[in-house]
Amino acid sequence: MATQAQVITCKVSLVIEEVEVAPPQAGEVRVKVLFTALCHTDAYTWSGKDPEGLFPCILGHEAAGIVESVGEGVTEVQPGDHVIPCYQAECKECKFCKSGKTNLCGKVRLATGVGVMLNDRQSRFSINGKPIYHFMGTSTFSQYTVVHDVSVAKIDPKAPLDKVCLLGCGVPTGLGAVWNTAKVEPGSIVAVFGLGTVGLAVAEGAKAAGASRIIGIDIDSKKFDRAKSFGVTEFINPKDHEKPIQQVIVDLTDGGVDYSFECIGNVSVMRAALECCHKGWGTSVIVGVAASGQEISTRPFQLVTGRVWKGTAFGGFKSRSQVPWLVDKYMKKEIKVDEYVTHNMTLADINKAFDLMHDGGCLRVVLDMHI
Ligand SMILES: NC(=O)C1=CN([C@@H]2O[C@H](COP(=O)(O)OP(=O)(O)OC[C@H]3O[C@@H](n4cnc5c(N)ncnc54)[C@H](O)[C@@H]3O)[C@@H](O)[C@H]2O)C=CC1
Ligand SMILES: N[C@@H](CCC(=O)N[C@@H](CSC=O)C(=O)NCC(=O)O)C(=O)O
Ligand SMILES: [Zn+2]
Ligand SMILES: [Zn+2]
Repeated sequence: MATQAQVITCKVSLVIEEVEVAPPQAGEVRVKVLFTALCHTDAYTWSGKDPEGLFPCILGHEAAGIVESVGEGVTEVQPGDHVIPCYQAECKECKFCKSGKTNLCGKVRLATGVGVMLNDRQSRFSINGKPIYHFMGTSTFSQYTVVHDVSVAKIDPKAPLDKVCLLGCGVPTGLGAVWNTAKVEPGSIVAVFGLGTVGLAVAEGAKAAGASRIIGIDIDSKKFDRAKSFGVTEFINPKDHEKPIQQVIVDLTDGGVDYSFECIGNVSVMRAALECCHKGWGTSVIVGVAASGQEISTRPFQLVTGRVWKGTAFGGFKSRSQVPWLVDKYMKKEIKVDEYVTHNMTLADINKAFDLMHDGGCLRVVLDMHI
């Protein structure tokens, strides 16, 4: 087909470049990133569908490392501390942090949303004097990064960083969606849409909360075997049914589930997840990130008749306070982490790692940043 004068769609790679990383300013921390995992939100922003996506930038937000140096006034971490960068900050002082109602923090969010540091609204990354933007306040696809001190959690130095890096995003999001956002009670019937890392962590959290049935829904039936070991008790592939998936679930559960979780980022599935909830009390939690311009819809009658629609960011966990607690739970073998790591690679292979994310067998790829 002739392509002259046409827009061409083609593949591009992330590039590995020498970057200058400026010293941390007041209230900032420079971290040597040792291990980072890839999350689908990195792929989402890279795809251009994130309205906050700003390029050129350094992606990455699920990582662990060691503090290299700190700026003036930083008291809670020092060089040598083992840390997890937290894309969801916790300053403990702002209106959000003090509300007792949310884990969202307002202190640095406006700056991180436009790829800069709060102090001087500049980036600490540059190439030949030209700025490279930060991403989610973390930018962990760099061997060194600079984060705000409110965006870094100090953790047990005995914790294996090649595993606990996952506690920077996907696993806490799923667990917390169940424990903090939905507050699932023992005996509940739960539906999980999407059986990737986030959905499996929802299943793990629901099992720990004492759910009686955990129904996993995915269009890839290969996901089902593995999901059993995370707590899923029943499986449905929407492709095997002619009826809308919400009707299939309502029929299977005597009127609907107590809690549902959308862990895909698909607005049609978000609707199905709400509508498969039980009349009068069923609660649906949106976890997946949908692309710019997408909107959710349902008949208002669904809410009038008692269903509740919620969303969650980082599973409602307060990052600096609770990430160290999650690390401790992992060290005591109370939560899984190793089981979500399906591949280990190096920074040089980051493009292959992104390709692997489309492979049904892949949950999390962990990159060793210094080989
Ligand atoms: N709210 C938050 O704080 C966070 C949100 N996320 C978002 O959560 C979502 C899930 O992340 P991962 O588990 O890493 O993704 P993933 O891509 O590994 O898992 C998604 C799963 O959904 C399945 N799926 C796709 N379309 C489907 C459909 N129409 N019906 C049923 N199943 C379908 C896929 O086969 C896959 O198993 C992403 O959108 C990610 O950006 C991730 C971390 C934090
Ligand atoms: N910039 C995106 C926002 C995407 C989003 O919702 N991010 C989640 C975390 S996804 C992690 O992998 C989140 O916590 N949001 C709250 C926040 O403060 O960003 C967009 O605009 O679509
Ligand atoms: Zn993420
Ligand atoms: Zn705050």
